[in-house]
Amino acid sequence: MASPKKKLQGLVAATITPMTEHGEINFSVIGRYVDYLVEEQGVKNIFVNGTTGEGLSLSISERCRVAEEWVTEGRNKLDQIVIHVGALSLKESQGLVVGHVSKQSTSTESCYVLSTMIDLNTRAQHAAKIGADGIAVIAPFFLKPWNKDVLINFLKEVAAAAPALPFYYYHIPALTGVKIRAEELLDGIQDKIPTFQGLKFSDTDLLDFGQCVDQNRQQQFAFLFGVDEQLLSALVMGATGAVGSTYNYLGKKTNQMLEAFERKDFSSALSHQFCIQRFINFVVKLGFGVSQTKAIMTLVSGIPMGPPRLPLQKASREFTDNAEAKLKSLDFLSFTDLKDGNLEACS
Ligand SMILES: CC(=O)N[C@H](C=O)[C@@H](O)[C@H](O)[C@H](O)CO
Ligand SMILES: CC(=O)C(=O)O
Repeated sequence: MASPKKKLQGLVAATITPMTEHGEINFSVIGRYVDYLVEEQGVKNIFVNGTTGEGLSLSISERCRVAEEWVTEGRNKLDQIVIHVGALSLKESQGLVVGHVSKQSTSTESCYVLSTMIDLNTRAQHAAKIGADGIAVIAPFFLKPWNKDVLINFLKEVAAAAPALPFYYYHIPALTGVKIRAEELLDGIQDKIPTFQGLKFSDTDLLDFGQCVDQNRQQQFAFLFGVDEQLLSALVMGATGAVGSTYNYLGKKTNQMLEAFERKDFSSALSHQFCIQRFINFVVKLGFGVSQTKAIMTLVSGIPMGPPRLPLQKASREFTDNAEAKLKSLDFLSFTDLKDGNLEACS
């Protein structure tokens, strides 16, 4: 049964997975990171182990431990914690959701953090004891589903591993190569996946996004947009929130845009969006990826995020090595403004 939880709204930071200089996960800074998001950026929801969190580049046991740490540190401070549990192997994905409740196995695939809810009947117990508020899954991206029904069947199997946890489909066709339109997928999805609660839509196709919203307004789904530089257009189309990498350090600025939109001050909302776009465009031209996100967040928050996990990305050190100088060279906003997250200079 779908858990009638409070709807996920507003900004959701796609968390970075902090690492040491040697590429091991640096769990020790996650507590500080939670405080930074809440206190400095006004961001109270997180999306763990997704694209930005390098979820697919971590081992299963690392993903479990990362999720566990965020839940432990974020409990009582954050509103909602969604864990990305997508994997190519259905069993691994289910393991990330359920784990080995019986603890019979010592397998590294066991994942305790999201598992205990399976035994808990009431929503109150679940929220109090677990703290994970939802799971999200991308489409399998090697042997790909070739139509909507095949994809739904996969998602359904993962979702069924947690019959009380809200389930979100993470649509990111440019990275998965699975182009099945979200609007098609959503048609009748709750009949197949009773816990379905929303969509994280990381694509620029506003026709598809708009049709998702238009055709599902009655269901009260969360429509979370994932292209930060285009969020304003998605708000117009009915986005109920947003998940993104830039909300780690541009949360405060983006919240100002959301507030302007709420009070129907569209010209100021647009100024905020243009300011955010100028920043993102600047980084896109230098090459925007996980290394850049880690470098920017380290500079802005003062919390060391370390290098990315994939050696592939380590090879491109040009931005990271010069990140501070590059950011300081921005002429449309000052580095201090960026650090303070107010970016007033820009609007
Ligand atoms: C591909 C990717 O990582 N997309 C992120 C989330 O979906 C976004 O937050 C982007 O990082 C952001 O929109 C900048 O392009
Ligand atoms: C941006 C996002 O949602 C992710 O990193 O998964």
